[in-house]
Amino acid sequence: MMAKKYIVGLTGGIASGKTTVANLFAQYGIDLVDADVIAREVVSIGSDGLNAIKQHFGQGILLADNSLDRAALRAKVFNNPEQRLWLNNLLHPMIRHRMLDQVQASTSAYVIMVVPLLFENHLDSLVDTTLVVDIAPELQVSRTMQRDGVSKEQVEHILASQMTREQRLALADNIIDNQGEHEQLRSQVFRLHQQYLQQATDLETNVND
Ligand SMILES: CC(C)(COP(=O)(O)OP(=O)(O)OC[C@H]1O[C@@H](n2cnc3c(N)ncnc32)[C@H](O)[C@@H]1O)[C@@H](O)C(=O)NCCC(=O)NCCS
Ligand SMILES: Nc1ncnc2c1ncn2[C@@H]1O[C@H](COP(=O)(O)OP(=O)(O)OP(=O)(O)O)[C@@H](O)[C@H]1O
Repeated sequence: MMAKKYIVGLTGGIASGKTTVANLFAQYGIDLVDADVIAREVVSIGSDGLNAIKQHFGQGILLADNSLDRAALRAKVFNNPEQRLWLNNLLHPMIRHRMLDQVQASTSAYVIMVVPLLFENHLDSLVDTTLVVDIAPELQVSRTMQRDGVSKEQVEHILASQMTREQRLALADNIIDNQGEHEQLRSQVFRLHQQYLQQATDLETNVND
């Protein structure tokens, strides 16, 4: 029988610091399964996902090299709930399938699934525990504008398409506060890493009983 993997679901709103936190866990040798990375793979040039998007939105959704024009798709889906639902229905089953494959292939003591929409898409049913990276909405706006060079209005549309901070915190098993300096993350991550190692061991012990 396949050993049961202990899975941590890492989530947080846009620009909360999921990638930054995940990379700190990776420094302890923990494997990451990242939904944003997989979301890019399923729409790579020539993929079934990209073909379906072209059928739906037309050739204009592609760049000259036939890759996805992400900015164009972003403009179409983030202020139109119907189009976003269409895109989610297409991509989310593909993303979920690949994530589970990667979890099974992992060999580290536990695995971290990094999923922006962990709760919104009910992927929390796949994980053993949830970890939320938390910052205030005003910080989400300023960090996203700085990183992506997008307008305040566009970031606010994306925020509105995600769960609120309060809803997310209410569902969290653990919370990392990322409103301070980068350096303050390290000790929080170290403590959680010890906790997860213990929980993974407990799971193994129970399975073998
Ligand atoms: C619309 C797309 C092409 C825009 O691409 P872009 O490079 O501008 O953004 P990127 O993919 O880096 O996403 C940035 C952030 O936006 C948020 N976001 C992305 N997709 C969604 C969505 N469907 N609903 C709500 N928020 C989303 C997440 O916080 C994500 O981390 C892209 O976001 C996409 O393909 N989205 C659908 C796939 C998906 O749901 N991805 C989230 C992983 S579960
Ligand atoms: N403590 C911090 N102080 C200042 N800037 C930070 C801090 N943590 C992260 N950042 C910056 O904020 C931005 C968002 O961080 P990161 O990319 O890790 O977030 P994310 O949650 O993975 O984002 P997304 O949801 O868009 O994928 C990055 O430019 C990052 O360098």
